[in-house]
Amino acid sequence: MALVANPVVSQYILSRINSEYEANRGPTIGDLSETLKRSGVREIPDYLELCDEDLSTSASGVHEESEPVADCQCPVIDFSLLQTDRRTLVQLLGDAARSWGSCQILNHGISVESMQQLIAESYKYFEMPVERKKQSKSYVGDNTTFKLSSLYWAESWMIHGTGYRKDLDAKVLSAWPEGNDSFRNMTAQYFQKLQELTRQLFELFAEDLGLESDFYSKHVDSSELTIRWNYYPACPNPSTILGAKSHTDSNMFTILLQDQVGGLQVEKDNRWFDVKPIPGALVVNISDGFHVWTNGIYNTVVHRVLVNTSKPRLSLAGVWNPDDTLDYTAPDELVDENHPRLYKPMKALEYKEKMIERRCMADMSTGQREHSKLLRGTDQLSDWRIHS
Ligand SMILES: O=C(O)CCC(=O)C(=O)O
Ligand SMILES: [Fe+2]
Repeated sequence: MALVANPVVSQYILSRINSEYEANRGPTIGDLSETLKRSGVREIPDYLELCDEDLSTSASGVHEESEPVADCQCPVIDFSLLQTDRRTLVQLLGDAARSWGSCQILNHGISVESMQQLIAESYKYFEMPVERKKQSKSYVGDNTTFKLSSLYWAESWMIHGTGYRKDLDAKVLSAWPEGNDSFRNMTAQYFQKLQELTRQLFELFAEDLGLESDFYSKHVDSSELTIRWNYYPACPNPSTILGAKSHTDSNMFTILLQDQVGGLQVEKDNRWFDVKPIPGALVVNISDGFHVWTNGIYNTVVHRVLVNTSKPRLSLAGVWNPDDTLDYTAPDELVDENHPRLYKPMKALEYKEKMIERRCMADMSTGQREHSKLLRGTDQLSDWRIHS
């Protein structure tokens, strides 16, 4: 879940991590995975086991009888239509956002090679000793000890900033105590490209919805982008655990770069669909905030991440964080007889505060079941809902 955007939440996370480390609590997931591998133990510790609902049910909580559907997938869209057939591109993106809340885009202007290099460099970060990774302030080494996030059998770290902000370099550097020029440059360039892509996507979505094309995109420059690196170590017993629990993201949309290992699944019609890695593709997942801002016309996609026994997996989630003053209220143009207003007016700040409250409740929750419920958008947004 894209919860890292909010400085208050980040602060809370950091204080929780620090106190966990001070209390010298258990190994990180990365360490644990190594130890289990070396010792040949297949069982994972009891305290990590998830409940059945997490492992085998859909977002609605209805038990899923069938196996995940492997041979069907969310739409794959050629973004180069931007140059040749914008109308078709708008329609394809709009259809995907309405029906799946998710798609993969190809030929989006970020080269396959640069994405592969970024992934390769990012692996080096997670392969560093834990002590060194901990020097990076935003490193989260054990997502299971505090439950603000849906990330589970995973390590993560994040950077806030935009490609145009000068302080990005310093932040990236602090994650690499001895410095790493090529990684820093790659990340800075990737930030810039993501910023541009975010703007383009907002424009195309606005056109699909019949709004002024800059209705959403005009806010992009004044706000912040966050990239979260998610690393999922190989796991000796993947059937009892998840890399990320079933959840929706809370922001507008997430632009996700995944490596070629696979494991991401999206939920549709009560079933799970694999999002198969395609070289050069980026996954676009619609999140709760955009669902609200489009009066529910776009679907906030429930997704989760499976882990496997042989290979770690890595993904980079790029998330745009609106300014606190932004009004999430869906424009009147998106309200009619067929689409009554779904949510009460809300400002970004109120929305964030509500999310924080939910996350803190999740952190204090006593069981996996309660925790999982708190990670899903439909529940998170219920306080604002006018029509059910
Ligand atoms: O690793 C992935 O594919 C998904 C990560 C995710 O869901 C998230 O960062 O919110
Ligand atoms: Fe997510």
